[in-house]
Amino acid sequence: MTTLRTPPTEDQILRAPKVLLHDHLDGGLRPATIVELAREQGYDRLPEEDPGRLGHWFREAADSGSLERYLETFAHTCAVMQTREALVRVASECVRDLAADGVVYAEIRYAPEQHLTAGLTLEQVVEAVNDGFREGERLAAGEGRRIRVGALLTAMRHAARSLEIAELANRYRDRGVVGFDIAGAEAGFPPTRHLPAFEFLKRENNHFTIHAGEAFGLPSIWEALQLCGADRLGHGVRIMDDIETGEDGTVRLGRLAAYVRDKRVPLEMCPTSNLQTGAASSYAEHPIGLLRRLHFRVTVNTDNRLMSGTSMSREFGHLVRTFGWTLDDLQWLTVNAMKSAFIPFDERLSMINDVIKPGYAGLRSEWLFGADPVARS
Ligand SMILES: O=c1[nH]cnc2c1ncn2[C@@H]1O[C@H](CO)[C@@H](O)[C@H]1O
Ligand SMILES: [Zn+2]
Repeated sequence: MTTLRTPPTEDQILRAPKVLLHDHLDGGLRPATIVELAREQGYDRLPEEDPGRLGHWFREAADSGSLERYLETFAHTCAVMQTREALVRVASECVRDLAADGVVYAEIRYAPEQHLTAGLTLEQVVEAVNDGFREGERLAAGEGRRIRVGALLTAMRHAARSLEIAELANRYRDRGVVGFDIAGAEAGFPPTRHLPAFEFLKRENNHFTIHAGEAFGLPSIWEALQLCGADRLGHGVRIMDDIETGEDGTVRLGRLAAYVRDKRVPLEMCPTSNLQTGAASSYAEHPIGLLRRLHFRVTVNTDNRLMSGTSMSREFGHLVRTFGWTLDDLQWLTVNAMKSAFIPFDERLSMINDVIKPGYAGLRSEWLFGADPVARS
């Protein structure tokens, strides 16, 4: 018998409204697009020419157990994202791919400083990506799929341009950019290296997230929250180091873990990416299971769809199979993500009440009362 505890099917997961807060533009290109752009631009260093083999190469190369090695693969995607045309195309395809996967709201990040080698200015990069996002939204809407996308501007933590990028994010805040982030190798590059950028954004009442607690542990999370003032944590999986589970199953939170839970700090968790970089050893052992049970403000994300061969539906699918999560769990995660987005409160609320809840209610009722055969497809 089908009950509300029955795990959703793949088709239901695909059709469920989803919200994505942590996805890198340069980690989500279609392999065929990389091949075409490389050909057009005369980039001859791709490891494979065939899109199928190239996609496979990215997944294998990223599956190294180390964040540093994982990040090396981005040299190829960034190499073909240096012109306005390429950026518009990649951004537009990104939105259409997410819409086809049932994503209704996404914040997509990229580092403008990595797209300057052919002479674009930082502003031209931001405007090209914004134009691509708007085109993607229009094309998706034309196919009956409504999606809204905001940009997050990332500064690379090994570089020294974070204040400049934060100022750029602030200048474009009412024009497509909803916040700021730092990314790149974590060990050796603590968030406080970029304090002036974060202090600037706080003075401007702007929003930012910080990749923290992925390849480095609690000190990185503590700095990101208590010294930098991050609104959200990218990954944050290592918060587990501050949670003790006794032999009898009782759970004790340390001060930092308690703070993260008490303050409802959103955790942008990316299970498949964590398996590849060695931040977690299996889906079953991924901290997301326990953190969800403990009611941390957990969200599910893709990180890099190309390198991880994933999508929001695939991430949800892994969690449904591993933890037996139901539509109620998926709705909870989706509402968590929407609550944690960087767009204004009233707009988040309307996404929750007008799109997300009715979407899940529709799936539940179709389940209980029988799907109309068209919807079931
Ligand atoms: O999981 C991650 N941790 C840290 N940095 C990352 C991760 N995924 C991607 N990037 C880095 O962010 C840049 C801008 O999008 C990418 O070029 C990559 O170097
Ligand atoms: Zn990331």
